[in-house]
Amino acid sequence: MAPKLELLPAVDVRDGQAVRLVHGESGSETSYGSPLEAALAWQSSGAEWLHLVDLDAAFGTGDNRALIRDVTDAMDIKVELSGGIRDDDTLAAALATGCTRVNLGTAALETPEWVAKVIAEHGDKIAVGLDVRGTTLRGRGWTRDGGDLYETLERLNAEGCARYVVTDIAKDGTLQGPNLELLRTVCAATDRPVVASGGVSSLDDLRAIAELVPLGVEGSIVGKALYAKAFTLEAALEAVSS
Ligand SMILES: O=C(O)c1ccccc1NCC(=O)[C@H](O)[C@H](O)COP(=O)(O)O
Repeated sequence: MAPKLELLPAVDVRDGQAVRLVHGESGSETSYGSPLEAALAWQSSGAEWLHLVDLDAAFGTGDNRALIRDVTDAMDIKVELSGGIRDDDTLAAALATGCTRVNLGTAALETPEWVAKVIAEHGDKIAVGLDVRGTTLRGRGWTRDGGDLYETLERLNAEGCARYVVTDIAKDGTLQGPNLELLRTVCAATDRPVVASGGVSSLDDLRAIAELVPLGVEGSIVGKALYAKAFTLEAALEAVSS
């Protein structure tokens, strides 16, 4: 039997609220209330992972560190933590939450030596978020261009990066379906596991991503579709369970 696709329901935090953005754009927020309540709801629905993003830290508009800590403290499940992790202090604070792993984005584009160092130090606890428009990477909360996807991927592969979280920004928060072609081409360019992110709208989208497990896709982040009640997390877990 093909290994199942992991699902990572998302809780993106802006100004203390769980929000969804469109194309990751600051100012496009729809608010969904308490991040802790959202995270607890995903956990009690059977999630094995939580994808937790501090959007203020990503955008450079402050941080939600205390709240992120409250959420991670309340979780019995694995947590992937993202947003504004760019130096020793922010990495130490992120790892001190007890999260299972962190996603580095901007740092992989702007301070590659530091990223190579922390990959060597922390191994599997470090994933790199490859957030793209076309094949151009975006950093600083997806607001600035940061180089070519495949050149960066080649460098990170050589540095031993354990895992990639791949987001097509044009799809993110739009409920327009994932970019399966992007996932296929990234999988062809690396032997590391890939987590898909952005655009999931239906159980069929999740089944289509699950078809890519043999190519190297390990998991899928699901945000807007769950908040918009396109399907339940229970149904999603069932849909990808074999
Ligand atoms: O992850 C980040 O650092 C980030 C930075 C700036 C804007 C958005 C950011 N993350 C968004 C996500 O990770 C979404 O939760 C995820 O892609 C889910 O997308 P969707 O299912 O389309 O809502």
